[in-house]
Amino acid sequence: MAASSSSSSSIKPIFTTRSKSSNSSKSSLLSFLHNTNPKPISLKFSSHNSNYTTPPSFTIRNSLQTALETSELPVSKFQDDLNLQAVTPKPTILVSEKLGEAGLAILRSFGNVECLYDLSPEALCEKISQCDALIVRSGTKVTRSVFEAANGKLKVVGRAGVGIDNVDLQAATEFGCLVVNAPIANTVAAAEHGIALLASMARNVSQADASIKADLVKCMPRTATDRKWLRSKYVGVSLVGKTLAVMGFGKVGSEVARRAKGLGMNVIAHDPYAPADKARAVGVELVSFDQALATADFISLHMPLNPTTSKIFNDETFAKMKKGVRIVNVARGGVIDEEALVRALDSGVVAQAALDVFTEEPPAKDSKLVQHENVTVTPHLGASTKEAQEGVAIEIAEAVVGALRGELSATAINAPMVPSEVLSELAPYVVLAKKLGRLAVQLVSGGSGIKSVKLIYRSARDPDDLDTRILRAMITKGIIEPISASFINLVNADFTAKQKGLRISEERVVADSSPEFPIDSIQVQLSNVDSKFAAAVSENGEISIEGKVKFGIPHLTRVGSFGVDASLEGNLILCRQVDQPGMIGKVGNILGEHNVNVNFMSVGRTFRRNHGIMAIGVDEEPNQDSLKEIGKVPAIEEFVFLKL
Ligand SMILES: NC(=O)C1=CN([C@@H]2O[C@H](COP(=O)(O)OP(=O)(O)OC[C@H]3O[C@@H](n4cnc5c(N)ncnc54)[C@H](O)[C@@H]3O)[C@@H](O)[C@H]2O)C=CC1
Ligand SMILES: O=C(O)C(=O)COP(=O)(O)O
Repeated sequence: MAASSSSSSSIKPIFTTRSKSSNSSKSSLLSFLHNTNPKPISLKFSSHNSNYTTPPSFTIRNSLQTALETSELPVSKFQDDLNLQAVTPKPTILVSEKLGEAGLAILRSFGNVECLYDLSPEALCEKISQCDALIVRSGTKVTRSVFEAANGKLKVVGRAGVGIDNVDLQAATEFGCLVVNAPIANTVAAAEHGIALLASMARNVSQADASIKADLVKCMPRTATDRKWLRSKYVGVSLVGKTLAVMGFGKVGSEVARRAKGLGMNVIAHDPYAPADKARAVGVELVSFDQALATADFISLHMPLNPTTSKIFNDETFAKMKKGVRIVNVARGGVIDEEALVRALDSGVVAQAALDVFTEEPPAKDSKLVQHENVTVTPHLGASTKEAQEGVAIEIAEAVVGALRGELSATAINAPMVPSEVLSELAPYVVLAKKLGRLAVQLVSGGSGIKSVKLIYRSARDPDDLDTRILRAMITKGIIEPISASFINLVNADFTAKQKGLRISEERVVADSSPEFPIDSIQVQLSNVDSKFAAAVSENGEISIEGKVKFGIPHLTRVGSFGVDASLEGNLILCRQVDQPGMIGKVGNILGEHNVNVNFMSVGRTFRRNHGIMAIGVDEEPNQDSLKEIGKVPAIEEFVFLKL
């Protein structure tokens, strides 16, 4: 057995989507859960040390409880355990901007839908504390104040479109609120609008149209021969044979590229993250940023707005462009320094611009950019086709309903996207992970602050084939929730751990077991803490416990240096005793006398007649008297009662 490892020294960012995500996995994700009208019940936990109640928003379905008590843990039954969201019988969904009817119908079949357009920021904050979900387009700013005002009620924000720059993702994550978007359905609409702007800009369509109409009004009483018919003023430029630089070769950018090739343009693209073979397949050469600027006759912008791309087109970068370049922007206004663009237009460096998006929408009435005669503008119409709006509405409605059911969304922005097949396979390990976390924290003696947690996964799988993000989140949940009021879910697990100064590292150890099972064992180690059960401390001085899944049931298989085999169900008593005959009977009798049913016992020992530990599974919580009596048995050196 080789002990190789790939280790991440600290918490990894969770803002990732997996390339394995696919529509098929999405549709199966959406289809596998149909727990209609689940009746929520509250779970209460208490330990001998402290009483803790789950935060008010945490509810769990009856069906899950049953599932957790059975050996079979189908994915649909353990969704709540992932705790993406609490489920309420009939969630309230606020739609703050116009959404297609087909999407509204899906939402109405699931919850109470309120369509309140044009809410002021204050009115939105006032309303939001009554809403489980909020659906927006680009016009609603979902700020930190909105999440604060939600007071924990808001579970999901659905962005009916692609760009999520109007949602404060950091705040959403901190508040454990899932953000999902609809990244597919408006791609073609945006690409078509880009092409429409490209062609109309090159041929001065909007300027010529406006001049004729203005003249018609002005010249009403005059003769036809007096009227302006500015054929020479609006001579345009041809597209064929010209070089178009597509900046951002994602979904929209690649569709624009395809269409521009059809118009006979020479298309190049700049995108630091686009795979070269994807570009090659469309017949597009990927070039550097500067090369794109220096070569292009036309530049079309299709990157997201983020701190890296904000005002990426500025005085300095305009200066690198070919004189007389023409720019189209259907991405986001903020990627351009608009004042610099006015200067570039005035100096003739930029001959024309066609803009669908602006830093401020709608732009100020006195905007020099909008008033510029060489600028064509549209009011953020990229996604506004009937087809796209219906598609986006359905896409976002399905994502939001799925999230409210507790599913892992295929379009989650601030949570790991885990394909359904991976989820299904990891189901029992998710339960194991949470129980190990919960168990480990109960072994810490009061006052020791946990700072460092190490998770060791033994697996015969290649590290790339093992997605441990859910497991890490669930162990974190198990550790943090019992000792704080925090509600932990997949969205905020890493963030909350960081906030609490908890350093979580992961290690994978190659096991020589069968790769048929994703994981052989999970070990949780807490370092630099004192334990209330000294036997749980390994030779290395850490609290260390290990668990495995056996026949679908999570088992505790090691405590400190002692091997045990206890199924992690109900409650557990761990005793360290001098290894001698009769111990099982003595403890069993005490529990029996107090009407506590023992469902299993497992004994582990260092070596014969030395020290041993007993793991005793009990259905009921023993009262203080019975625990005291156990403590008085002379051979028992220490014991601890643990709630799983
Ligand atoms: N005007 C409108 O109504 C619409 C606007 N959009 C906007 O269009 C943009 C693109 O949307 P999609 O293609 O769907 O997104 P996408 O995520 O599929 O593509 C964006 C591409 O930009 C690339 N990128 C990131 N940083 C870059 C950088 N610094 N330089 C160059 N490329 C960079 C990414 O690698 C990615 O390939 C977004 O800003 C979106 O909000 C999308 C739909 C409608
Ligand atoms: O999807 C996007 O990124 C868009 O910009 C579309 O915005 P809208 O939904 O039309 O306000």
